[in-house]
Amino acid sequence: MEDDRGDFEPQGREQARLIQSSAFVEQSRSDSASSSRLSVHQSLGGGSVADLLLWRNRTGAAILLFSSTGFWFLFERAGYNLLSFVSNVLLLLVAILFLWAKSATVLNRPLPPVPNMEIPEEFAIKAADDLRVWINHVLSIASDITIARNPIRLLQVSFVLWAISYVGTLINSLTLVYIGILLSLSVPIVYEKYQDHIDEKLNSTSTLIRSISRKIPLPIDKEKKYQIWRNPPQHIKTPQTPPKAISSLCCRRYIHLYLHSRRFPPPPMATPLSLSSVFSSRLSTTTHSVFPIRRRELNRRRIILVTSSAGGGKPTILVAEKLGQAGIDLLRKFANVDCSYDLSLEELCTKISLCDALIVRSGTKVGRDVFESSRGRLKVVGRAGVGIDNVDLAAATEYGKWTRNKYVGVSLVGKTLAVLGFGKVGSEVARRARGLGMHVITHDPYAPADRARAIGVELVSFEVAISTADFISLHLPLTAATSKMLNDETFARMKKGVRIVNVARGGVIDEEALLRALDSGVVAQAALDVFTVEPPVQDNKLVLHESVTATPHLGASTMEAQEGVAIEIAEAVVGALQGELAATAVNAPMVPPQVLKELKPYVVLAEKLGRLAVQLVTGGSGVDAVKVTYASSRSPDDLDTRLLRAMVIKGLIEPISSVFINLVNSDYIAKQRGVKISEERMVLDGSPENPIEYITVRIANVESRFASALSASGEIKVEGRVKQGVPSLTKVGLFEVDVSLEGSVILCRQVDQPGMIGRVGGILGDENVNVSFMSVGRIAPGKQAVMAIGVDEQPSKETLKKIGDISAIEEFVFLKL
Ligand SMILES: NC(=O)c1ccc[n+]([C@@H]2O[C@H](COP(=O)([O-])OP(=O)(O)OC[C@H]3O[C@@H](n4cnc5c(N)ncnc54)[C@H](O)[C@@H]3O)[C@@H](O)[C@H]2O)c1
Ligand SMILES: O=C(O)[C@H](O)COP(=O)(O)O
Repeated sequence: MEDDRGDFEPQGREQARLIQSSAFVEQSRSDSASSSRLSVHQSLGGGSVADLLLWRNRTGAAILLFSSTGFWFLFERAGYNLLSFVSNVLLLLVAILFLWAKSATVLNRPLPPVPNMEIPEEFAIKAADDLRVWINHVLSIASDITIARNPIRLLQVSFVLWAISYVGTLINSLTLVYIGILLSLSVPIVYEKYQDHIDEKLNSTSTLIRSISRKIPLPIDKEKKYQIWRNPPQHIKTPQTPPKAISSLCCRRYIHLYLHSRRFPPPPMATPLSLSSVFSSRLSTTTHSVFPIRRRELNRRRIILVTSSAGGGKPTILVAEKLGQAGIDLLRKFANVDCSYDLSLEELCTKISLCDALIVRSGTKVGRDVFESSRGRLKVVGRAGVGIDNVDLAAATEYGKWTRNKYVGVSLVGKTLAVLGFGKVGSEVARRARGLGMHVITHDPYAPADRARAIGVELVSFEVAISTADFISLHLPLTAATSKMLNDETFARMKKGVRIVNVARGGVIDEEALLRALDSGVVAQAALDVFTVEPPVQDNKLVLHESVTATPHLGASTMEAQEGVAIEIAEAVVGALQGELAATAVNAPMVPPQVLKELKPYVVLAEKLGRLAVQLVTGGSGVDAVKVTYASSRSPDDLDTRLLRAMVIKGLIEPISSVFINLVNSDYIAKQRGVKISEERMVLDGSPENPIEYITVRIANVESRFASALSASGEIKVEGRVKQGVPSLTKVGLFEVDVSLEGSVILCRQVDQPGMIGRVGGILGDENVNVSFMSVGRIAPGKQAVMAIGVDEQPSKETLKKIGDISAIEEFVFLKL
């Protein structure tokens, strides 16, 4: 499903936007970070030209390469000149058409069609617009060079022109163009590959040049320009007349920057030097020229500034009357552009509350009602034309008042914050609030008091939490118990002027009751990231409320959080597919990561014991009753054995079926197969350092392939422990053994006598089977003993037979782990 929250913009008042800004600040920071390291593709404009130059449009690039090579070869090497080539092509065309027409008449076929070229009007307008923007751009550069009396620019241009003219004397112009095309098709792609390296070198060179140039004193008026460019005044409502000493060029930048300082990244000067930033700064000069940059253009396009507050994110611009496509394209580079023409006043008033800027011509009346309806969001009204009689300037100025006193906040220091729900988010909020000097209390019936104490937070009852708090922050799940937890009755018990933050789930608050509490002043302000219905309906009263700051479910929407969950879920899914234990599975025993880490070797032990036990059952005996005993010095409440039980079941069932057992399905599969699993806890004395001392698996009502595995009561019995982190088999039936549960195991019962280990080891060694472990457990010296041999590889049938043929061996079994 698509995430459409981007379409929901909080219907902001100034304050709402400012409070939201923490998320947006992060965004813009990361934007500016990434803008300092533009991709080559972006820096080349990101469009079809960039595709061509970087060979992403391979066909186009190949056509350009071949056709330019062809042209160059034809006119430069083969000695053709353009005039004769064009004439010859036309001659050929005329001859073909003539012959075609003649033969058509003779054969009584239709004459060749006369082509009729059609250019769509929109295309022509767009082309003309584009051309106009480019020509204006060139004119603006020309004015920079000539009229603006910028001697450095003049020198640069003169030098470049001289260099070109000098190169022209050395090389034919066509060859020069051809070399230019070849360079354009090769340099960007090389730069894309080695961008970091080249940028690094460029940076160090530019730093060096700058440090040298800093030592050269600038004339006084230039220093002024420089300052203004860098440190524009922050809160000016209308572009002021710049000081006389500042040239018209500077005036242009002044206004330009003033507009940009609100929303757009700082000028390219502030970013580290890279070829891509150089490219992009060139492009942005072009795109920004839509704003009233030139002094003479100030007459043609009017900007009315409504407010002077800064905001974050991509602005939304409503274009209410038809505007040239080039202008729209330029706007789209910075903003979401809504072109809605012929709006009724009512429609305009509805739309305007979602827009940061409005562009009109003379056909739209922008009166007081429009400004009123914008609820403070509208920042700029642009009038594409001269007359501004359709805009209520008085209202614009009034609504643009910098109404700071309306948004006076309250200090957090010393205030009481009640965190409802002390889980992952709640505990972090509490920790941070402590750092801000707040007194933090929390209510969570399931949270351990020591965890709260550890961060200086007091665990209190719900009643105490809501009645003493100056701020209440909600961080609990929406359940039957928490649904509408804050309601008329609970609001009535709160301190007057309490502030509520809800980033949990909308349903935790009775929204109607909150509205009443806001209106009555019981709740001074609310910050809501979540709503009962998301996205909220257009006229949601809470969203529109003066005292509500609304955000569109952005609690987890930081780059870092998104990357974090993406990696976490990817790892969990891959792990689950690989059969690993999932700490976050919702339909399986939830085992916190630290518990999982501690239990890990016991989990392996449990599975291996299950595997061993089931392989000791004689074929044909159905397994129906399995008893698992956990011996531990820990209190029964401190040991969750669901995970271990699941692993015993996995060990019991997987070797004898094709079913894949996991935490989710283990109990179900066991039940389905008629295997009854019973668990027993044996509480030992001693230190509870290890979660478990040993695990015993018993299978009742079966016969065994290895009679020595039967206990006194006739059940197959295997027992194991974790020794230095390694799961080991420590008992089989009545015999004590000691073999690590890795690879495979051969169990032999023999008459206890000298030389047995050597004989069995010799047979295995002859067949190159590596023995990893051997242990002998006996009842009494000279009587029977069980030898457990750990082997890395599976011995052949012959080898096993040779072992069985040893006269002292009474029975043996090979078990795969
Ligand atoms: N707005 C967002 O984008 C966003 C982001 C993350 C989480 N959330 C939401 O925030 C909430 C908390 O998330 P979390 O990750 O901290 O969850 P969590 O499971 O770690 O914590 C929830 C806590 O609420 C406690 N709790 C349960 N019932 C309670 C009750 N009746 N009274 C008091 N406490 C109770 C639980 O014991 C637990 O400690 C969830 O609803 C989650 O969906 C929203
Ligand atoms: O429950 C959550 O994780 C939060 O509400 C965030 O949801 P999101 O991933 O849709 O932003």
